[in-house]
Amino acid sequence: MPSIRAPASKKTATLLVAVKCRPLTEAERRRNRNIIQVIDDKNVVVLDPDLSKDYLDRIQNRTKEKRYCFDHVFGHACTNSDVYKGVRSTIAGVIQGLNATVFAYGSTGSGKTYTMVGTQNDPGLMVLSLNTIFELIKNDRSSDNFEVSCSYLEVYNEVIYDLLEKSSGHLELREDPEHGIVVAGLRSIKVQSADRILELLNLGNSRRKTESTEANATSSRSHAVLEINVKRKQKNQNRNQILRGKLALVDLAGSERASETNSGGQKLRDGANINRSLLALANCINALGKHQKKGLAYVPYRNSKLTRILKDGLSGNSQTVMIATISPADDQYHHTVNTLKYADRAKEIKTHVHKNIGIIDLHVADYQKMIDNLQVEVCRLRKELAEKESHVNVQSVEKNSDGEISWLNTLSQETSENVQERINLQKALFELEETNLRNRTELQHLDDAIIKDKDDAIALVLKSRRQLILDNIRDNEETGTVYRKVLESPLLVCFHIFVAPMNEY
Ligand SMILES: Nc1ncnc2c1ncn2[C@@H]1O[C@H](COP(=O)(O)OP(=O)(O)OP(=O)(O)O)[C@@H](O)[C@H]1O
Repeated sequence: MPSIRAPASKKTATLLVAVKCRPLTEAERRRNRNIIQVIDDKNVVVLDPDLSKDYLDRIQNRTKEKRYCFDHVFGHACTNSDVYKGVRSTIAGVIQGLNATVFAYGSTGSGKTYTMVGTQNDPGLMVLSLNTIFELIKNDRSSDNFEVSCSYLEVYNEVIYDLLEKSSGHLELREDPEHGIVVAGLRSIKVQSADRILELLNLGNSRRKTESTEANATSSRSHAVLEINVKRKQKNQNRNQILRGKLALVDLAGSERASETNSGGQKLRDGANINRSLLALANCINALGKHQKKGLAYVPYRNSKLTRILKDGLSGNSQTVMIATISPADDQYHHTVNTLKYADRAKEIKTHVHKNIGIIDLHVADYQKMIDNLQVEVCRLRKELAEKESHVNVQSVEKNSDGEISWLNTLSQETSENVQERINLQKALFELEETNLRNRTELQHLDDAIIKDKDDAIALVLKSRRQLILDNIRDNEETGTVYRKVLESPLLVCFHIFVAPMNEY
């Protein structure tokens, strides 16, 4: 039986969008002009690559010069550590049970792999994030227990492979009502240090499909997703609580035009598949951007494996960072403007962040054990009171204190009722959480049906039912919170609570 998720408050977050412009390469310096001007840490201008345009063209708006504003802009002199400073706070939330996604988006050769993986001298965001996670765990002053595990996959030609397996077979995506999209059979390795993950990262990178293309000597042919899971066990007097934070670090494959990379055969096929998933990603960014501006819009997550994997990062429970990587070379003008156009759209995307709180080991047997314990407690208290009553009876002959006996009788009855109510409440809470698990499963089926069904009338009915289920989940979670609060109160505090009916359809 899965662990039961406790309700947690949701916070709306906006996608953090940063732009990183790489320096001109040695070869580019000989033949290209730099058309990127970083104005300050938030503003960037892409100059018109056509030098023949003059002042008059500019004031008459005939120039292709474009100006953009982002959360952060990093010029060619900035290192990966500089970029990392802008996203570090997002990473830090992972050890508090929050999810985070960082992905680099840009055309081939623009510096995605350099930014995410980096080099020995300039380690990338994957390495820097891992160091942060282990540093925070090491310096944590609570008595909590941490467990870190990692998985590393690639999506190559719309097939998922495990980069931590020597010869991985094809892996499938599965939709889990509790954990969202999961890759069935993906290996997750427990790790004790950042160094161990780096070893695994290097191993995975050596297995990754790369090719030399005309645009980039070591162009990534696959999308790689490194996922770090941090499980934090907290103990309080009533139960074990578990916080699960997830960090997804994504290095996308290079998008390119076939004509530009001069490729054919397998390379051309790879390129078509890479472009298909990147196009799907761009379409999702587009739809989500519109969604925020104009209300509900269909988001085509199902069009590629990549977008299904990134679904949480794009609209679900995740604090997400997009690093748009651009080349400063004048012959990359169209790619640069295209990347910045999507980055600009992505600024509108909102996600809903909440802590992943679970209660561990609360299985049917555990509930039964708790009920049994409470029943033992009732018997003990009854016995104790009976003994006190008989003692008082002897005294009452002497003191003739009828009032005292009746007070004890009332106390005995109240205590026994109190414990019985607590047992009922525990049972009700258990059923409430079971019901919400069933509600969530139905929600998942409804989501699938809404996407598949093209008929507007049916989709409308499905959507209204979906809303009903969502309302019920929320109501049940609110009721569950009240029950939990009562159960956490000291045993002998008198309480009378109405056990409300749970919502299930
Ligand atoms: N910030 C940087 N400083 C120095 N060199 C860089 C920087 N960013 C990228 N480069 C260099 O630019 C080239 C292309 O970078 P990289 O391989 O990271 O691009 P990419 O976007 O991942 O390409 P693809 O999509 O084809 O895989 C490499 O030679 C890399 O070393």
